[in-house]
Amino acid sequence: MVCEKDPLVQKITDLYDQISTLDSLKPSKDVNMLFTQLVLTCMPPTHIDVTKLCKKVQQMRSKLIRLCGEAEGLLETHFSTILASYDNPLHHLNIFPYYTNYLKLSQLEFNILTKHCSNVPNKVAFVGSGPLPLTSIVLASFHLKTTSFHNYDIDPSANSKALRLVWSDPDLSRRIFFHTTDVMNVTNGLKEYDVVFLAALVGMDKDEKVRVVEHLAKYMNPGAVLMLRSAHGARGFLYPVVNPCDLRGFQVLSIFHPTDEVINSVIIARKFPMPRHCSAEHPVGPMKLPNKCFDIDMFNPLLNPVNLMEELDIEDQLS
Ligand SMILES: C[S@@+](CC[C@H](N)C(=O)[O-])C[C@H]1O[C@@H](n2cnc3c(N)ncnc32)[C@H](O)[C@@H]1O
Repeated sequence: MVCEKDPLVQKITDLYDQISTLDSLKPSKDVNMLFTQLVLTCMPPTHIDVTKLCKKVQQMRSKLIRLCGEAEGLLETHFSTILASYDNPLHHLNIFPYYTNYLKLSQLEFNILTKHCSNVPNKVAFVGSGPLPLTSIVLASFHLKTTSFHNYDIDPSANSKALRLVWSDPDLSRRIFFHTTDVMNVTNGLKEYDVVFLAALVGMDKDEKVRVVEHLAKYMNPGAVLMLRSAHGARGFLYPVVNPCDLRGFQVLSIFHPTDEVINSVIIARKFPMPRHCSAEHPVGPMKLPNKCFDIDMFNPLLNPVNLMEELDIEDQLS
């Protein structure tokens, strides 16, 4: 059990106290400085397992994740508005301070996807695309040049801002579509997608995340791929952590934990090809022990062994 006396937890709690007393989380000198310090504090590898925090620290962590989510949304809104003032916003994406992180994360996700899918996906959904949908823009521009992307966001203003970034581009405006709705209201429409990406901030705590994943498991096409974002170590103070055992109805294929400035871990899972033992208790098939499902190989998606930890192979998982 990790409690508030742990020096790293003390430092994070101190930053949380300062962040939670700010009048606004809109980008400003103070906001940027505090979140930069927070990210740098949570980035290095650590002994801390955020599932083993005492109750008080766990409560602080839940509130901190929501504050980070709010600040991220406001930062994206701010830069999306600036970008929309350019004739071709897509030529200026690098004004967003974390654009390089998105380039790296998208490359990582593309490499992981390619390893597990032999065909180029025809239709991809991105759930929780936000006002600055950089993942779908980067994937559509550089990696999946014939795929169509359907961005879902519950917030109409996020979608109208995001639309302004792509509508002047002849190619992307024909391949990137926006849907304003809570993903929990999308049912049979989910069957159309070969791949569904789930943003880190859709489902801010474990219960919400599990509900979203169960919904996807119920409606995604059997055999379709789910790409989720999670967090590892102290990075779990910034984003929700998804555990393989939360992915009922899916076969977990691989988990990657970056150790560089890409904050999110990436989980790739496949919806079970067909429901087995369907029943009222297991509407999407049986719960399978996810740790029996990992790949054995040591594929390194960034071709840079120091950057990445792959969650371990099957022998380690089963020993
Ligand atoms: C900060 S943003 C952008 C995502 C971020 N770039 C990432 O990859 O995590 C997260 C977005 O998810 C949207 N969102 C949250 N819950 C949702 C839901 N249930 N259905 C659809 N969109 C949702 C929010 O409105 C917000 O715009």
